[in-house]
Amino acid sequence: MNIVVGVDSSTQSCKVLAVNVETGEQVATGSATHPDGTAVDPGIWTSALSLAWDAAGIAGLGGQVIGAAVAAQQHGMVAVDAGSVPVHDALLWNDVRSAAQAAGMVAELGVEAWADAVNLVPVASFTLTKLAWLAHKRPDDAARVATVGLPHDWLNLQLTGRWSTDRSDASGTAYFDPRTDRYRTELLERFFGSVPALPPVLAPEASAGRLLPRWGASAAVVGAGMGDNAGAALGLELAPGEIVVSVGTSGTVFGVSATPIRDASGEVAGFADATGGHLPLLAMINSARVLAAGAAMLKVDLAEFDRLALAAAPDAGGLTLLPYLDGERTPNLPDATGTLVGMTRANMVPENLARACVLAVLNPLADALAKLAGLGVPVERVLLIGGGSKSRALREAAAAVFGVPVEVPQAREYVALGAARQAAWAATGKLPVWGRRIEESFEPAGDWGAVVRERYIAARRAVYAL
Ligand SMILES: Nc1ncnc2c1ncn2[C@@H]1O[C@H](COP(=O)(O)OP(=O)(O)O)[C@@H](O)[C@H]1O
Ligand SMILES: O=C(CO)[C@@H](O)[C@H](O)COP(=O)(O)O
Repeated sequence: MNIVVGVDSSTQSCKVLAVNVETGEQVATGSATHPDGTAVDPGIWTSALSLAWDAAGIAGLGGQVIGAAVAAQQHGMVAVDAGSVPVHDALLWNDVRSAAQAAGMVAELGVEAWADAVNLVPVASFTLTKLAWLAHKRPDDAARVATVGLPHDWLNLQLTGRWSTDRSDASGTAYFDPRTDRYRTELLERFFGSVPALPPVLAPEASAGRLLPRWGASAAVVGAGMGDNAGAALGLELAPGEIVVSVGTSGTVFGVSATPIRDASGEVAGFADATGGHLPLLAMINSARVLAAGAAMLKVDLAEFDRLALAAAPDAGGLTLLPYLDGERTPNLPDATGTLVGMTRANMVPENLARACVLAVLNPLADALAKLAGLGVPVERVLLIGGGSKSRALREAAAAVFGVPVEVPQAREYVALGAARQAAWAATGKLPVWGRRIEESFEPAGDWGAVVRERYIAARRAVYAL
């Protein structure tokens, strides 16, 4: 049997998935956790990949492994010195310390110029703002930077001995234009103060090299890799009209598009996908972890939390949570905190609080769907994925809050599966078609979803004047 290996190095964990190239069926899997926090030593990702690789027994699969590829959390700033040693912990996509730099960059050039240059408008998540923070706050570290890459580029280096990236991940840096597939090095010069070496941007089907002997899988071909959201799109074999809503550490809403989608409001980032097309995307910092935080507050596990949310009134008895617990990116409120409104003596029960958390995850995702539709991206149905989609309360409420049909694909690690699919492409020259199975489908029903949307929009406007 020929086997390919896909890796998902995400914010909270690293997952390794080996599949049969012919069928896409799972052969082996392993995972390892990443530490909490928004700044991480990239060496930790290498160690977690090693643990997950061993847990899946990849080395034992020997010569059957013909390819591997990495999809990883986007945007993280991996800045290394001439010896490839990080000069600073990698600042992750959800680290908002560079919010002032992002605002300054937008004020300096203006939103239209940014959209023209890189098809997005800087917020604290994007790599260039983090480099600007480093130059401003840690000039000695910045002066030692020889190469800048992203989390997946770093893992490509560990797997092959060479830096490389792809256009999906490069498009999240704010110094790469996905319409011309060129780095905009003048933006690095202007906002970082110099132009470090940058990983070559490989075509979607290209090889990044071969696995180094330490990975013990017979020098298999390594694919270009990609950002994790492009990985999910590839794993789901996403078609136009289908929109992914991923409720993971981040909440993301995206579709594939043959042409770039431009949004000078900055909410939609005009990323590239992993097939040569585009991936307009909105991302939230607060998503599945809002449920975990709610469960911790109520001192219950996730299963009991779900039971509570299912036992509440559909509209949480009027409770509305603005879920900006870790600051927020969409809307761009880096310093925001959460707000609970609509409390009465009657509705303050654990069931309604749990339900309010579920609705608080769904409401910003519904805003994002409306924004995509407003830009002309067809929104025919939603594919709901990510750890948070395991919540029955959430999946049953999603269609009513979104106002569009929702399908929940069979539970799989779609980011890692997308990476495996790309690995097969690099190893065989052909992008396999494995298909996908839908586990459950939901239609929008009832009118409570519209009420919940109105209350959320009113609360957001009242608290943040948006
Ligand atoms: N049954 C569940 N109910 C609610 N949240 C869940 C459930 N199972 C997992 N999660 C949450 O899903 C998140 C992980 O989702 P995942 O998609 O794997 O993350 P990532 O985006 O980092 O890859 C965690 O925050 C976890 O608490
Ligand atoms: O910042 C974004 C997308 O722009 C996030 O989606 C990150 O890519 C992190 O992903 P997860 O850890 O949630 O998978």
